[in-house]
Amino acid sequence: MLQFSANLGFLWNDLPLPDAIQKAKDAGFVAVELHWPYTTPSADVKAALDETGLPCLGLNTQRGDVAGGDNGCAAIPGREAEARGYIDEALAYAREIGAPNVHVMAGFTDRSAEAKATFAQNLRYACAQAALTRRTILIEPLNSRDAKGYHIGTVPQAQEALTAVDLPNLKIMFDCYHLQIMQGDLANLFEGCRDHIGHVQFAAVPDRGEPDSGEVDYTQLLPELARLGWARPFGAEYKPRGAMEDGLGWMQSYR
Ligand SMILES: O=C(O)[C@@H](O)C(=O)CO
Ligand SMILES: [Mg+2]
Repeated sequence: MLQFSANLGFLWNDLPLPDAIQKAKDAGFVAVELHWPYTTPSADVKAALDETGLPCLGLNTQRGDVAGGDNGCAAIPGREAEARGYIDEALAYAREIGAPNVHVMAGFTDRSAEAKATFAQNLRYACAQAALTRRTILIEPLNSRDAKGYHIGTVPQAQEALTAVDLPNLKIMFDCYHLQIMQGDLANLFEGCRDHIGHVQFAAVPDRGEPDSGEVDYTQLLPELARLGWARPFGAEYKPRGAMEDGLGWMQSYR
């Protein structure tokens, strides 16, 4: 049976995080993952995780000035101190709640050599800090329709960063939603970079709703990814089309 992690950045995101963690447990998720939990004290999240027995798989570094258009800054030359501050903050929070992964947000760049070098330097810093507590750093290709100009949009671009950094605790967040839009052929794409994947997420394409319709048949794809070796929970990172609880029927297909 496949297992799922609830991405609380999108699921039950109208509730305080401790309540959302309880909802995820009640709905049958075996783990949760967070986007930007920083306004909730980590002790409150930890208490809810302990109470439910759910692990938290990961969280993101802060994005910077979101109203001003930022989506991270780890690949933006000149903002290294800010990027490293966000990395330190995310790793501290991850330690406090026992989360194994931190997703470092790159930001919008022109993919110049300077931007690539900045990203590599900041990722080397992140990996070194993460290694002190045996944590993994993730980078995620985002599709260019939702995040035009994001520093990495494809698996080859993520792999280029992995090669530049060359550290074992840097992995790819393989988000099927983004990668179907950017590349498609998801099972082959997954197989080609299997050893470099640190987490898998999914949602319907193109509307990013519940994974029960759209152009990807997840009832076929997810078992195939499991057959190819993915044995950890799949991250349900979708935007409910209606009431959250009304949209949970997709889970029944995997029981
Ligand atoms: O796919 C996404 O958007 C996320 O996984 C994320 O963490 C922030 O962009
Ligand atoms: Mg994602």
